[in-house]
Order: sequence, then structure tokens, then C-alpha cells
Amino acid sequence: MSAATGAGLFSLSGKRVMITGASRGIGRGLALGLAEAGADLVLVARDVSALSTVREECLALRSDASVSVLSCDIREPEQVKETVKSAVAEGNIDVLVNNAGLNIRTPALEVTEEQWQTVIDTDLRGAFFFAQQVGQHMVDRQQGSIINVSSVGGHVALRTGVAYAAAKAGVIQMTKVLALEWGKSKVRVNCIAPWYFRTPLTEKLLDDPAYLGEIVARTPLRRVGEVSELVGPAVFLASDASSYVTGHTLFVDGGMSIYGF
Ligand SMILES: NC(=O)C1=CN([C@@H]2O[C@H](COP(=O)(O)OP(=O)(O)OC[C@H]3O[C@@H](n4cnc5c(N)ncnc54)[C@H](O)[C@@H]3O)[C@@H](O)[C@H]2O)C=CC1
Ligand SMILES: C[C@H](O)[C@@H]1OC(=O)[C@H](O)[C@@H]1O
Repeated sequence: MSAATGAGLFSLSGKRVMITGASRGIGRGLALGLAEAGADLVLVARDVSALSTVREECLALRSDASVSVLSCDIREPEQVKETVKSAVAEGNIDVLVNNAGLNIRTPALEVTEEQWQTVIDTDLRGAFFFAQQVGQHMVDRQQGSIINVSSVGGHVALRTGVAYAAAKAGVIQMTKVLALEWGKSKVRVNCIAPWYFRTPLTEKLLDDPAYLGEIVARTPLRRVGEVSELVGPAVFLASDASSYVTGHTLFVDGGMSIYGF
């Protein structure tokens, strides 16, 4: 393989990227950024109307982009199979951004069976079975890059996040095992672990000055992240710039995960 050089290393031109949870928040931000980086896109979430809006935003940024939308609840393995099958019928998938997820913030002593199951079914089980379906396609092609989205909460303790921690820690470990098993098939599997970014998932928390103050005090860069600051890490892991990187978790966290005393 001839080594790409310079800016070409980071180009996503000619690559087709599937993004789950693309209807809002980080998934929407990555769709816009990767469209600008040259990618064609397959946008996945449950809300087709919201996805269609994101599709129009991507086309406004790059009119020659190919952007399709597919409705899927990642907790339903049959829907996941059908969604990936439909996407592959339209063309190859070069990159998966396995982003869809949620958090239900509850003190451990108050976590219900339903809350635990919802978080685990979405953030871990859903993420795995989506990766498995796309991974089979990539292994068959002997190429591909998967970017799982975990959280600093999968590495350090976040209060009220015991189910979330279990799921997101599982995503970090899942990343390593898939990278180990699929490396010989030239499929790379990495992970991005963000700290707080302002999205619909977090905006109510971040609107509380006291809570925001606690977050900033635990963050060496003394601020929360802007969703656009996740685009660079995603372009890096999606592109040939990371051709020898696999099984890695990239903390995009303003330094939070290294904050000692
Ligand atoms: N916003 C933040 O501060 C952080 C977010 N994360 C992770 O980033 C990812 C995205 O988070 P945000 O954009 O903030 O959340 P968000 O709530 O703004 O967007 C979540 C996206 O996932 C989709 N989704 C949720 N459950 C789904 C399901 N069962 N099937 C299909 N789609 C589903 C939603 O429809 C939406 O498109 C999540 O995995 C979250 O855990 C990680 C660390 C920090
Ligand atoms: C950084 C965490 O992932 C953050 O914690 C929360 O409570 C939000 O759900 C974010 O995901």
C-alpha cells in the first residue's frame, strides 16, 4: 500500500461512513464534520424526520455528497441486520461510527431493573451487534475502520452512572477484542471516549451553573467540549492517518481522565 502523505492522509474522499445516533448531538456533529472531510454518509437513528434534516444540512455543506438515512432501533438485532443489509445493498461501508447511546443517571442504590437493562441494551448490546453486522461486511472486504463511542465514564467513576459505567467500560474492552480478532482481516477497531459535550443528552446538566462549575473544576482545560472538537479525532481514526492504530481508546476529554491531585 503506497503511503499517503500530507493532507491526503486525513482525506475521507471516496469513503462511505455509517453513523448511528446521527439525528442529533455528537452523531449529527460528526455527520456534518465528516461530510466536510469528503465522506459519503449513511445516517442511522430511530427518527427519520430528524435524520432527513441532518441530511439536508450535510448537503448544504457539500452538495456532491451521497447521504442516505435509515431508521433503526439498535436494541433490536433484527432491525440492525436489516439496516446494515440495506446499507450494503447501496454500496460498501468503509467506516462505522458506533455512536448511538444514552445515559440514565441514577444513584446505584436506586437503579431499577428497567433502567439497567435500557442502558446496557442500548450502549453495550446495541453497540456490539451493530459492530458485529458491519464487522462481517468489513472482514469479507478485508478492509474497514470502526469507531466506537464510549465515555470517560467507562474509565473513571462518574457518580449516578453505574449502569453507564458498566456499558461504556464494556465498549472499551469490546473495542480491544474486536481489534484483536479482526486485525488479520485488515479491519481496525478504535474508540473515542468523550468527557462532557453540550448536546441534548447533557444540556440540562450543563445549564446548572453549580454542576457546570464542578465539571470545569475537574477539567484541566477548564471548559466542556464543543461537538466540533470531536470531528478531528474521528477523521483521524476513520482515515489513513491512523492506518497502524487499532484497539485504541482516544480520550477526548480536556484532560479530565488524567486529573489527579
Ligand atoms: N454528550 C456528552 O457529553 C457525551 C456523550 N457520550 C456518548 O456519545 C454518544 C452520543 O451522545 P449525545 O450525542 O450526547 O446524545 P444525544 O441524546 O444528543 O443523541 C443520541 C443519539 O443516539 C440515538 N439513539 C439513542 N438510543 C437509540 C436506539 N436505541 N437506537 C437508535 N438510536 C438511538 C438518538 O436518537 C440520538 O440520535 C452516546 O453514546 C453517549 O453515551 C459520551 C461522553 C460524553
Ligand atoms: C461524560 C459522560 O459520558 C456524560 O455523563 C453524563 O451523565 C452524560 O450522559 C454524558 O454522557
